[in-house]
Amino acid sequence: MFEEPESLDHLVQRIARQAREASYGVAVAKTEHKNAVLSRLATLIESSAEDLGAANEKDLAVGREQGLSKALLDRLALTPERIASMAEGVRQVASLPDPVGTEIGQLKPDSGIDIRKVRVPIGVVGIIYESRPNVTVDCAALCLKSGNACILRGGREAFHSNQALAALVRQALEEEGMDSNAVQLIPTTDRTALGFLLKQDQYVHCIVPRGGEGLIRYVVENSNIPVIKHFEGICSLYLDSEADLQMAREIAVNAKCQRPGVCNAIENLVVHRSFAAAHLAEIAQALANEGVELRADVEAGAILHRAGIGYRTAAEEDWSTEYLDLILSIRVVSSADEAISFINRYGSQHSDSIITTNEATARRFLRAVDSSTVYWNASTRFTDGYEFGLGAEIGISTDRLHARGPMGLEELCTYKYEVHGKGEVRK
Ligand SMILES: NC(=O)C1=CN([C@@H]2O[C@H](COP(=O)(O)OP(=O)(O)OC[C@H]3O[C@@H](n4cnc5c(N)ncnc54)[C@H](OP(=O)(O)O)[C@@H]3O)[C@@H](O)[C@H]2O)C=CC1
Ligand SMILES: N[C@@H](CCC(=O)OP(=O)(O)O)C(=O)O
Repeated sequence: MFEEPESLDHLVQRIARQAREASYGVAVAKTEHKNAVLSRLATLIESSAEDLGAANEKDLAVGREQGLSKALLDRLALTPERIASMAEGVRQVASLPDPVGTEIGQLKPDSGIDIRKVRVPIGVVGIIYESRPNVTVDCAALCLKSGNACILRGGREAFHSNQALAALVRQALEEEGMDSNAVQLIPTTDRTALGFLLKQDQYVHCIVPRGGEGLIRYVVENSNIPVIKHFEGICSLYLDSEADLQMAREIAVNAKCQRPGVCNAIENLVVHRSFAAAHLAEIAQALANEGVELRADVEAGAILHRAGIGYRTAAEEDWSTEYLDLILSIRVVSSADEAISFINRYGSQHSDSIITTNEATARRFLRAVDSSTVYWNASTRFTDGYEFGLGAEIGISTDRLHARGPMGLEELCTYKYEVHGKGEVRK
């Protein structure tokens, strides 16, 4: 008998329902059981390196054919080292303390009841992300360890890589006797499926969109489910009048050049007038030596011109543009307060840093810059779950409720009150 193919909305609804059903089991799974799945997954990733490389090569070939930029191809690529570090990341997550069941508060009201505030998983988390295959594994591992089921929707360019990785996650779950529907991938690049997912508030408790403006706007406008936005990174480095020159140079180069295609790389270099007069030429030269295209305001431009360093004049939109490339805008300011205002106006509340030897100035900057992560004398490139010791991250939340900055195991939990009584009744 001829069977009608399942429609896309039914498919997405089935995935969401299956995830909810699986979530009850994962929520109460023992730590050792979850760790056994993660350990199995790490081994499977290592032993499947060749197959993962082949699936990734399919994606890369299409990406090259479609003219993806160098930065995007770099994001998409799964090298043997990256495959090994994915497995390592999964083992790290296994070694982290289990957040589920942790007591985070206690109340003892006069009635005599004993109230404990206890961490519990959110439930089902839907994650929509860019074409970076390791995100599939990071999110699956973090959701599993925090007792959540997840529904993953990666970027179209990484479709084959993601399918291969998700199959390994599901194999690990099955082999360790856990419901494999705890981790599911939306099996199509058709964006219509996303629209259906955003309506599954009956089954899905939280949506995390990692991406640019189009994605965030689409999700916020169409979701019936609470959203934690993981938006772009327009990050700034401010070099104060009392900055150490060598530190300023090394951090500027690191924050721009170490991996320019990621959201925690800087797009703006904000420089105090007196520091600029003395040292901007040297710092700009170090950046130019790394191939960075400089876009300068009039004052910075005059300094670069005198030093014979090439630049373009920055336009107004440069201050709020995320290049994700070797391009940097330079702005001269007359005070730390002006730098703070600039960052709060043009930044995306992601990661911003001040370089200074003056503690009072640094403290003012740390308080006043309204971003998820603020730095004093360090590179913005550290905004990363692994670097923060969280094992991995769901992403960098640029939202305010309830997660901010790298979102790890604790942020994947909410809480409940457990009330222990001895027969008390309310008077
Ligand atoms: N804060 C954080 O943690 C992170 C922030 N980012 C930011 O993401 C941005 C760039 O990433 P990029 O790779 O271009 O990601 P995009 O925003 O283009 O894509 C990310 C995901 O969103 C989907 N998507 C994009 N636009 C829409 C839309 N209008 N409607 C529905 N779905 C959409 C994509 O699907 P499809 O494959 O169909 O295009 C993909 O799955 C940068 O600004 C970067 O800083 C990236 C990662 C982490
Ligand atoms: N975790 C990252 C930063 C966040 C991220 O994933 O950014 P992106 O490469 O823009 O998807 C890192 O520094 O490695």
